[in-house]
Amino acid sequence: MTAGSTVSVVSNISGSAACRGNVLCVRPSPPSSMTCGTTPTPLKAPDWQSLEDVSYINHADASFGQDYMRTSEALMMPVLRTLTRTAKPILQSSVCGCQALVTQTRFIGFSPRQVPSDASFHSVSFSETDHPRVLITGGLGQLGVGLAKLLRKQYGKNNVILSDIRKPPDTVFYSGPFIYSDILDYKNLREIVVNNRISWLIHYSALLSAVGEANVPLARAVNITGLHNILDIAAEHGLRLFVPSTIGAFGPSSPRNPTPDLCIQRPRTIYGVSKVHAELMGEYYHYRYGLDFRCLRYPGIISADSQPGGGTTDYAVQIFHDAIKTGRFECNLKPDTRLPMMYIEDCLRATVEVLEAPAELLSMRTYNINAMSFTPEELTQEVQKHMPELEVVYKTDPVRQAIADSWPMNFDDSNASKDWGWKHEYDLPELVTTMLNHLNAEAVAVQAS
Ligand SMILES: NC(=O)c1ccc[n+]([C@@H]2O[C@H](COP(=O)([O-])OP(=O)(O)OC[C@H]3O[C@@H](n4cnc5c(N)ncnc54)[C@H](O)[C@@H]3O)[C@@H](O)[C@H]2O)c1
Ligand SMILES: C[C@@H](O)[C@H](N)C(=O)O
Repeated sequence: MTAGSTVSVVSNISGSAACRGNVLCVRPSPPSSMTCGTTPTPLKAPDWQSLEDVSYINHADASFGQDYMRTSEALMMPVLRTLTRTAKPILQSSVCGCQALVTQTRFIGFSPRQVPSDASFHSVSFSETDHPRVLITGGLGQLGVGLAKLLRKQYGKNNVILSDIRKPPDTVFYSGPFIYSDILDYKNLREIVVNNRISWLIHYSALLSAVGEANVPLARAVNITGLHNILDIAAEHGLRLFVPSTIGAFGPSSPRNPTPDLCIQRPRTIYGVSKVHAELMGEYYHYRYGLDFRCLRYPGIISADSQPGGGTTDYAVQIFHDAIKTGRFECNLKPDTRLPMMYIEDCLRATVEVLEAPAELLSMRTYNINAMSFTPEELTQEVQKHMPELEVVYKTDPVRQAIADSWPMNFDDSNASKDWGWKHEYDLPELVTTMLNHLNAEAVAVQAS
């Protein structure tokens, strides 16, 4: 791939009307109101006289924007004081059953700031429903469709909803529930979660490293504002929330060989900065509000039947396609650029494993996972064992090269192994054989049809 082809990938994404609309129209949705968990706790005054009295708190519209929390706090205090006075005699009266009041309070919203530090938001867990009800955001990218397939096998087709802002191909549309969802549209997201009784939210929407650098405002909106919407909705509805992070969450001052879970994180891309932000916000919501936040830092993911979305590690997918189609590959990274990589099957299995892991096994909420680590030269040599005629030329893209040079070379995933038994299955030789078999079979099928 050349620098020119980088631009064309970028212009595909940034040129989408929907995406441009997002940037121009971004109006941060109100941080959600949060319910008090699904188990009613014994009532303490103050309490509410009637739902109508406070309905504006839950139905605050977009005009609240960033100021919503400040505004709602200011609005709530006099209301709280008035209602305390009104509620006291009601609470003391034997005529009014406490149960009715308990039921009402479960609809009352609090902003995250108004929740006491010992508040507990528990997820609607396995034991409470037959299966989790899963929503995947950004599901039409490289990873979402494969994850939906795996989860549907486990929990039933209709319990896993894929969503995205793009139009799904027929194969995806007819393989299970698909819904339009823009993560920047807070109300629409909340509606989807409520109407479909979602209990697990897998948040895949993002702009990856290279496209992020080409459109920083859009990356900031999708990766940071979008994440805020997701966090608030997950906390409000007691969801289990999975957000992937990346090797890109580290930077040039991090130890690079190997990179441990806990070390300096000073990434130099908007993608990396937004992912460190996601890790920290998710963990903060976990410790502060009890949100069941789970996060894995993925290496570069390699897949045969889905295309990468504009990252620095994309070369390791493209080489297989070009090897089969033309026997020639132009690599946009230098031959000795070492990066951690993983076959998609391992990545998706790790995701399901950490989602299913009992909370008591998780000593941390953000884990590195690893499989292999190679350079373009080593990958080429492994492919050439099967296709000796493959020709590779190097035409470095300076943006991607600078990013790759700041990322880990090897990833230390010993905590994931120790805590929840993570172990990868695919090393470089198995990866190459599997990719080539898959793509060759596909090429034969296309020729036959
Ligand atoms: N693929 C990898 O190598 C890799 C590695 C590390 C981490 N990750 C992370 O895994 C997740 C999934 O990665 P991927 O490779 O499938 O990404 P991708 O770029 O292929 O797909 C992202 C999807 O997000 C969607 N999206 C963009 N803006 C949106 C919006 N406003 N609302 C809803 N959806 C929107 C896009 O349409 C796209 O389908 C991302 O968070 C990524 O950071 C991926
Ligand atoms: C590594 C990962 O986050 C993504 N594939 C990227 O290169 O941006």
